[in-house]
Amino acid sequence: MAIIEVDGLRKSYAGRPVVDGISFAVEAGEIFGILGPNGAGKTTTAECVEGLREPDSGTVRVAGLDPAADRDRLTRVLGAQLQDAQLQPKITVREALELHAACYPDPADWQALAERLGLTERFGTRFAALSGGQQQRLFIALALIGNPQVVVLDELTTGLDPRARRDTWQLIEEVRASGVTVVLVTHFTEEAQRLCDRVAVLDRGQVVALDAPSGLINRSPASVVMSFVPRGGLDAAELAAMPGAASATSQGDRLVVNGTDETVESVLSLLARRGIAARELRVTDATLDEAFLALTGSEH
Ligand SMILES: Nc1ncnc2c1ncn2[C@@H]1O[C@H](COP(=O)(O)OP(=O)(O)OP(=O)(O)O)[C@@H](O)[C@H]1O
Repeated sequence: MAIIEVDGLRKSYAGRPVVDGISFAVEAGEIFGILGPNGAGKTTTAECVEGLREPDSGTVRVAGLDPAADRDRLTRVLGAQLQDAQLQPKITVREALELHAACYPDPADWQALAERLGLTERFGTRFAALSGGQQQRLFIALALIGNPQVVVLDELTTGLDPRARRDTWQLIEEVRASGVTVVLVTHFTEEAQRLCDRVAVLDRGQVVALDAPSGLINRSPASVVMSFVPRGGLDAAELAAMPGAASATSQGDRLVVNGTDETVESVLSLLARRGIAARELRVTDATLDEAFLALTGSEH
């Protein structure tokens, strides 16, 4: 059952369309990713779902509610952590939790929530003195404090070190395991691949692909990555011209070609025909990163 339905969403700023006819549906209980390069329209889309922006056209429904018209009822269904969110620097963790809990008619038990998110030892700590990872945990707690069915997390792990990012990923999985649907707005392909059941890839205000991460990788023009150090004359341009090759680069002595199984076979027979030995040969499945670059044609 879809808990969020977005249909033909459009939004322009000063006549410039930044969300240009987006449609998708989020199933209850899934972790749904909105992935795209900077400026793709991810946050604007999320803000229309959160009722913070009114669409120019198209419809948005969250648990049957129109977010723009029904903000009061929406806050009981949807919790949000906003991109670049900030709190008063001097507010303590306890004060922030108590204050936000008081805003809801039927809030979660904030002490239990804090316990679950590992914040109990930080009750007396002021917001400004928390580490980046602790601040993000507090924002997750605040997004969950109204007992929502859906939580929208926008660029939650930007700026976190690798360990704090992994801890946050685990928390997101726990949130989903507790029955909350998660919408994750991100430009990190690794995050989307690791966490999301399905991902809508946005580029220039449009959904360019929507599938499970493995589906996006499999149907991308670059599902396999082959790399090796050739002993002899061979360059990236030749590899880029191989059947099925999506791209090829040289990285120092190493040649890297993204393509398909057919590309790998063709490169191996080329090496054999020319009698070129290949050292440190590696063939791996592409990651969502390669699929993302192929889908959006953009670096990020
Ligand atoms: N209030 C606004 N007024 C004018 N332009 C805006 C406004 N908000 C966003 N934009 C522009 O709209 C485009 C899409 O922005 P949006 O924040 O939705 O994209 P995004 O995919 O979330 O990007 P990022 O990853 O950089 O946050 C950008 O070019 C941005 O500069």
